[in-house]
Amino acid sequence: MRIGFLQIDWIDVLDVLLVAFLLYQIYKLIQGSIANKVFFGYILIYVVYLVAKALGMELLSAILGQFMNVGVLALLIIFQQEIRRFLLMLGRSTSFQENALLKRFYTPKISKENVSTLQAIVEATKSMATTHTGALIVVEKEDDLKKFIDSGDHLDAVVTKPLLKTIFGKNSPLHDGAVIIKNGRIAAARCMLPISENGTISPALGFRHRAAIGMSEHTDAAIVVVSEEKGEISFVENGSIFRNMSAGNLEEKLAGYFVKN
Ligand SMILES: Nc1ncnc2c1ncn2[C@@H]1O[C@H](COP(=O)(O)OP(=O)(O)OP(=O)(O)O)[C@@H](O)[C@H]1O
Repeated sequence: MRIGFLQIDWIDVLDVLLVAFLLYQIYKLIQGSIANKVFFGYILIYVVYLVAKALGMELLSAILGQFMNVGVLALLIIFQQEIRRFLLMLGRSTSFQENALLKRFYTPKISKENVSTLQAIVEATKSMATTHTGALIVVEKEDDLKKFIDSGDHLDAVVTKPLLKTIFGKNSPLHDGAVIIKNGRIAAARCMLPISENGTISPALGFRHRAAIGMSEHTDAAIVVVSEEKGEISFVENGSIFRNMSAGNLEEKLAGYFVKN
């Protein structure tokens, strides 16, 4: 196809679409974070570099050219977290279990033990929400959470509704921080999670919710939050928070984290 003096074939169209898709994914990942401003600053310098080069401004384009070379390395360092999240997202969306088409032919099963773990979490969460007991529960998926488990007190206990309620009880010495569930057992309590730096998070959400979102940005874990103030249940995964969940919705969302491989 010819548009004016431009000769365009289907591979050019595909090229532009892929670049647009990549830029949109990058924008979604860094939206609201400090990295956002750095990224747009870098793009601006790149545009100035291209203009300077096109106009034949030798000195300016040479200086900016050097900056662009070092800049790529600097970007890799600045955007470590975002790049990691991007690759994780790609890996997840192409993995067998996440594939919507394959899911039609493959129905994942939840083992008996996992059903009782899942129900214990949902029941405890429901109960804590009615009593406005603040809670933060992390369920490990594939990413190893050892470093977060090691930040708390190791337990290795069966997941039961009374135990979860006891841990998060206001007078419990273990109520601060998060409980981490690994292989269907409570691996640790009082764990420290990374706080999200995403600037688009509602100012109404405090550190408990921000820690849950931060954890979901760093790992593929699922996080359940009970708000002490509002008695509201939230489910967090892949950097997104789903607020005001019913027990039924929570069970549905969490079930995917307990399927037998
Ligand atoms: N980095 C963290 N890792 C794990 N838990 C944390 C972290 N930061 C805060 N918390 C937990 O959150 C509690 C404070 O919650 P805060 O009131 O700031 O949050 P919130 O999101 O407003 O929740 P709530 O609605 O329950 O008040 C702390 O007592 C602690 O248990």
